[in-house]
Parts: sequence; C-alpha cells; structure tokens
Amino acid sequence: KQVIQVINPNTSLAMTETIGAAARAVAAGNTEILAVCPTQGVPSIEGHFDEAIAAIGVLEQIKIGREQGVCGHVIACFGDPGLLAAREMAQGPVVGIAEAAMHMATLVATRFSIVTTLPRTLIIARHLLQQYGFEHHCAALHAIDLPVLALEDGSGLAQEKVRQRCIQSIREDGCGAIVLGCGGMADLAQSLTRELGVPVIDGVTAAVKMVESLVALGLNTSKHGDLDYPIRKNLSGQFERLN
Ligand SMILES: O=C(O)C[C@H]1NC(=O)NC1=O
Repeated sequence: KQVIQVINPNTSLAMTETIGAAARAVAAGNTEILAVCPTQGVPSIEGHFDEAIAAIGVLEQIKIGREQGVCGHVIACFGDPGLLAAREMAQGPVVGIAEAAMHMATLVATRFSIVTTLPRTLIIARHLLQQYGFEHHCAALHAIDLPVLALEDGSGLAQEKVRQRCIQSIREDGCGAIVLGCGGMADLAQSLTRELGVPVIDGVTAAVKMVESLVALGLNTSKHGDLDYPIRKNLSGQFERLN
C-alpha cells in the first residue's frame, strides 16, 4: 500500500475528519490516507496572519510524513499555505487543494468561479490565481460570508449558503464549473455536481488523485534548483524540531 499524507493546516479535528473522509472516498485501492493536522497552531485559517502560523505546522507535518515514508502530501487548505517551503522539504509530490481544484476545473470548463467562506480571504484566492496562471480562467470569486468553522457546526447553514451561491454563480457568472474554496467543503462537491448538473470541484479529492497520478508516473518533487532540500542550518528554539 502507498500512503498519502493529507494535512489539514488548521487544528480543527472535526475538519480534519471531514477532509480525511472525503480523501478516503476517492482514494485508489492501493492508497491509504493519513489525515493529520498540526498539534499546535490556529483553529481556522481566515487571512494572511493565520496562513503564516499554519505554514509552520504544515512543515512539521511534512517532516513527520517524510520520516514515515509517505509517497506524497496534500495541503488541505485553500490558501495552499507553505506550499513551496513544503516542496523544498518533501521528497514526494506536494499538491495544494487550491491548485489541484483550479487545474481540474480548467480541464472540464473554459472558466470557473470560486465559492469560499469569508470575503477577506478572497484576496488569497486571487493571489493564487495569479501565481498559478489561472487568472483568465476564473470568471468570479464569491464568499458565503460565514467563518470556516461554520462548516463544522452541524447546523447545515453554511452548506446551504454554499449551495445557493453555486446556483447563483452558475446562473450569473458565465462559468462552466465551480471550485469550492475550502477544505471543509470537501464533502459537498459530489452531491452539488449531481444536483446542479455542473462540475463542482473540491480540491481535497482533486489533490489526492493528482498525487496518485504523480506517484504512478514516478514524478517526485524536483530537487534540481529552487525546490532542493533546505540549506542545512542550526534551527533554534521552537524550530529545533524542523532540523
Ligand atoms: O480560506 C478559507 O476559507 C478556507 C481555508 N481556511 C481553512 O481553515 N481551511 C481552508 O481551506
């Protein structure tokens, strides 16, 4: 069996469960999913400050996963926090859920819209569109204006707001697909795709299949150039465990 480490960069155990279950639902028969989150950090990631904190936890988990011999890693937060730093540390492929969902969307539609949680995190998605070269593929970005952990409060309110936003986006944006902009929405994609008749794409499941593909093709993270392992230094204090 090959093991794919799926890292929820926030410390919410409920969301880690949601993410792990979605990943397991699509994993190949020979793939085992190891769903983890940092032991310390931020309970939800809703801005640049949260992303900076979460990135350290991602790197710690990458190190642990590598020591455990996982074949690849998924960063299951829509900001892809710490992605390039994680790629320096990792031997296997590292795929962020935003880039995975965006890539998949471009394969089934000429334009996609993004539906995420808080309006203030839209800028993070915009920056990723620029970084990954998908600006011209994105028709619109929307936020349901609820916090990330509203997805885990059991009320179903956030899920219904995502559904309504998707319906409106399909009607108004001229997009052919929707990208769900939060790891906590991973369990909504398949039912929304069926109900709306339009590809609604979740990055957790997309990233799991992309890591499986990369592994099957024998493609590890390139160590030629800027994603080579980090230059060895004496990391001190709280960073000692990253040595
Ligand atoms: O930016 C967001 O809304 C979603 C992002 N935050 C988080 O804690 N997990 C995520 O996927």
